[in-house]
Amino acid sequence: MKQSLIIALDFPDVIQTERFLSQFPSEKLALKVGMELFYQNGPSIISSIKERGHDVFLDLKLHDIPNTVKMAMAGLATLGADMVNVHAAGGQKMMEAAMEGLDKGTPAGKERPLCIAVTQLTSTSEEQMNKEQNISGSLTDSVLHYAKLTQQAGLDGVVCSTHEVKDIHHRIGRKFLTVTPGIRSAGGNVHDQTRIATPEQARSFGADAIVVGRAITASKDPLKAYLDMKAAWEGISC
Ligand SMILES: O=c1ccn([C@@H]2O[C@H](COP(=O)(O)O)[C@@H](O)[C@H]2O)c(=O)[nH]1
Repeated sequence: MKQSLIIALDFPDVIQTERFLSQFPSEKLALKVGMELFYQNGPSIISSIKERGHDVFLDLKLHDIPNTVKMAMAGLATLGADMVNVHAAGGQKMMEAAMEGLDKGTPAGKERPLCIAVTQLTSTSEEQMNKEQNISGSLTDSVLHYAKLTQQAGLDGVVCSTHEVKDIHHRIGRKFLTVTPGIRSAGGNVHDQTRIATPEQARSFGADAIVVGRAITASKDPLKAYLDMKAAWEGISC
């Protein structure tokens, strides 16, 4: 899923998902299945997307006691997703347990899914973090702290905003994955996101993958919106 533009399939059901995907003839895609689609449709959504040849990021953001996360991850590892995630706020032991579960549950001969941790959600502002989470200091420091904790726990990378990518790569190394949601084209509707960036900014800051939802899925012409975003992300001028 490295260097991918990952489309967030935030749909309530399989019919709307299929209708959306039918507009992308024969192109291999990187797709994100989140809580909305997974909780309403169950694990079979993963195999049906994989059967079409696409890569899947299963974005359930696990956050619970270590044993619960370990056992849940052991189950998720059997589904065939290419990447899964947790909340770094669950702590180092919880993240280590997630990795144990993934190692235990990955079928023999298959690759363990990549596992990344959410640092601070891209909808969170520094002010909100200070007041509501009672974390003082800058948002960047909090993201860097969680990124370091994630690395110590042995995960493959983090979810962060584009604005923290350079600091993370500088502090932790270029191989540590940075997956960045909150992507909008210039002047696009921000919706509920706070730390947004354009695909061009994501590329220039060195993000490893971008996640794009409504800028594509809510567009009148999703295929065109996808191709425009992808060209901007890949640095191709149209
Ligand atoms: O910090 C995070 C973690 C996950 N997300 C997810 O990415 C998409 C973004 O959708 P847009 O419509 O492009 O805003 C969505 O599925 C979130 O659950 C995130 O936005 N920020």
